[in-house]
Parts: sequence; C-alpha cells; structure tokens
Amino acid sequence: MQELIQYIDDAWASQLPFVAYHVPGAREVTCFFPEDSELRHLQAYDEAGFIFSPFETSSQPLVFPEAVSEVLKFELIDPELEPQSNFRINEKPGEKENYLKLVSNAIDQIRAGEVRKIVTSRKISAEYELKNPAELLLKLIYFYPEAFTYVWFHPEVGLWAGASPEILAKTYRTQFKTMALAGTKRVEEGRTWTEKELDEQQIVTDEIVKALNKHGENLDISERQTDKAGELLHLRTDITATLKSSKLGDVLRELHPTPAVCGLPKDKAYQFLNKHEGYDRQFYTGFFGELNMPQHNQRSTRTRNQENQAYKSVVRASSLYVNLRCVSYAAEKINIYVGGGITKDSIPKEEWTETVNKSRTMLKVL
Ligand SMILES: C=C(O[C@@H]1C=C(C(=O)O)C=C[C@H]1O)C(=O)O
Repeated sequence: MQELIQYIDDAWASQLPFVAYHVPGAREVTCFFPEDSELRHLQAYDEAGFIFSPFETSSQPLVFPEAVSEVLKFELIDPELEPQSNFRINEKPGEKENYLKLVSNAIDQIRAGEVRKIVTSRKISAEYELKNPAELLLKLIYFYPEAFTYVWFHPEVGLWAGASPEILAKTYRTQFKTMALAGTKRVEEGRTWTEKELDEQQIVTDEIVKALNKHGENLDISERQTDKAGELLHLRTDITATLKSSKLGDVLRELHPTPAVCGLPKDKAYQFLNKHEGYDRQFYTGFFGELNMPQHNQRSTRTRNQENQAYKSVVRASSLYVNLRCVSYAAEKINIYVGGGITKDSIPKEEWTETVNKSRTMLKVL
C-alpha cells in the first residue's frame, strides 16, 4: 500500500499521467502509468488499455494504452484513514433557481410530447487544494467498496475521480453484461418506489433491451431490484446477452449515452441538454474502464503439477462504467457533477434535493 501511495505521489508531484482504480470485489488496486505525456485517443475498440470517454459522442475516448504503460497491481490492505471530511460547498446565488428553471423547462418539453425523459445535471464548484490523490482514492475505496472507484490524471485534462455504481459494459468472450440503473432515494427515507421512479427506470431497461437485440442474442433480463450506492438507493435491472458478430465499439455506439444519463429519445434529449444545460459535462456521464485487459484464469484448480500450466489461459475482458458521482479538479478548483432523470411527473424542488443528495457521495471524501 505504501508503495502504491508512493507511486501516485510521485506521478502527481511530477504532473505525469496516471490512473489508479479499484473494481468492485477486487483485492487489489490497479494502476496505469503511461511512459510519456502524449494525449492519446482510442483508434479502435480492439485496442487494450484504460479508456476515458466524454459524454459527448463525437470525440473518441482517451486511452492509456497497455502497450505504452506500466501496469501495476497493489494488494489492497485496509488503510488508516482520516475521519470523513466536513468539507462543504456553499450554494451560490442563483444556483438553485437556475436548476429549478432547467428542470421546469425539461418538464415543459416532456409535457409537450416531444421527449419522454431528460436527464438534467449541474456542476457544483469551489476553490480547493487537492494535496493527495492517493488518499482520495483510498477513501473512495473504503467508503464505496461496491462501486468502481478511480483517480485519473492527465496534465492536459486535469484530474478526475469518482465512485460509479453503474456498469455500462462488461464483456467476457462473447458474453455481454450491462444494467439499467435509475430512480434515486436516500436509504433513510424508508419509502416504497414511486410510479415516476419505476417509469424512469423502465425507460432505461426498454431502450437497452432494444439496443442489445440488434447486436446480441439470448438476452436475459433480471428482476428489478434495489441497489445500494453509498447512502443512496437505485432501481436496477441487469441485462446480459451473447454478442453475435458485433464488435464492442458498435454496441457502445448504440448504448451510450443511455436514457439513464441522457434521455429518450436520445437525439431530442441530447439537443435539449446542449442548448439548455449551460455547461460542458466533459467526462461526467461519459464512461471509463478497462478495455481488453488480460484476465488470468485457471480452468483447473485441482491439478497441482506442472501440467497445470496448460490449463491456464489468458482471456481479455472489458469492464466499463458510467462516470457518475465524480469530480474534476484543475487549477485549485474542484467541480462535483450531479444530475437526475426528469419525466412528466417530476417535481423541480425534489429534483434539486436529489442532486444535493448525490453530491454528498463525493463531498464525504474531499
Ligand atoms: C445522473 C446521475 O445518476 C443517474 C440518474 C439516476 C436518477 O435519475 O435517479 C440514477 C442513477 C444514474 O443512472 C448522477 O448521479 O449524476
């Protein structure tokens, strides 16, 4: 662990690119340290590395390619942490009113019949000095072991960090897995899900199923369940499929951005957000993670002899998450990104509260 902290401290001090992350359930933290500071864009989805994609679909994801990076794994040991932070960001004048206006505007569009769902969002900013990204990552892992937690840095982009509860795509051979995640309440509310929440989540499931039917077969759609993400609960449906001949890139182009982060129909919601949201989401509600990275599998655990080697195989797998519950940091300024799904039944004030609740995920670790 000390070594991990040292590596990250060194990269941060020299302003060299890196990513360090923890996949839910893993016993280690994985890091990529690219050999230089060139900002690389993914050319094709058969490359291997750690990718970082913006919300906006016209630019290719950034990549730290496996081929030009030192890829290291560090065993995870429970860290000694400072108690949770009391860092707060004061609301700016007009901030709430602006968001209420944006939500009301979205509701009007929906009621006019052009769109069924729009996921509006906002950026909460404050002066901040981030001294220690390794400590930030360890806190994220400690508080959110069930999330994909990461700290990513490139000198030309800045630092991003987060704890995402949402799988966009997991592949293993031809197996494909994703989830429809939507609807939000606090654990302590202890109430049942409303029609509005059930509806906004169903929209996501239906669209994902539609997209996957084009590229896969043997679709399996789980029962809807309640999923815990920190102090919040979401509705979640898992969807798996066997990919036909489609490439991961084709599937991602179809899926991203899903109605969990953009809306339905996608184009209309996207246009609305471009015109009215009033800021650039950059990597928030984009996606990130491992692309075609080796998984070492042991097919037989019983044979202990040398021949055992013959049963070992390396399969390359991808594990991509939606970039939610995240912050960006550059030039001594921290930005927290939060949003929520708007439908015809949304109540603007409640949507504001939802974004405040979502901001707590990252405030707790700053
Ligand atoms: C947009 C966010 O989250 C998404 C929107 C949700 C909602 O509308 O209830 C729930 C989970 C995510 O799919 C966010 O966290 O900023």
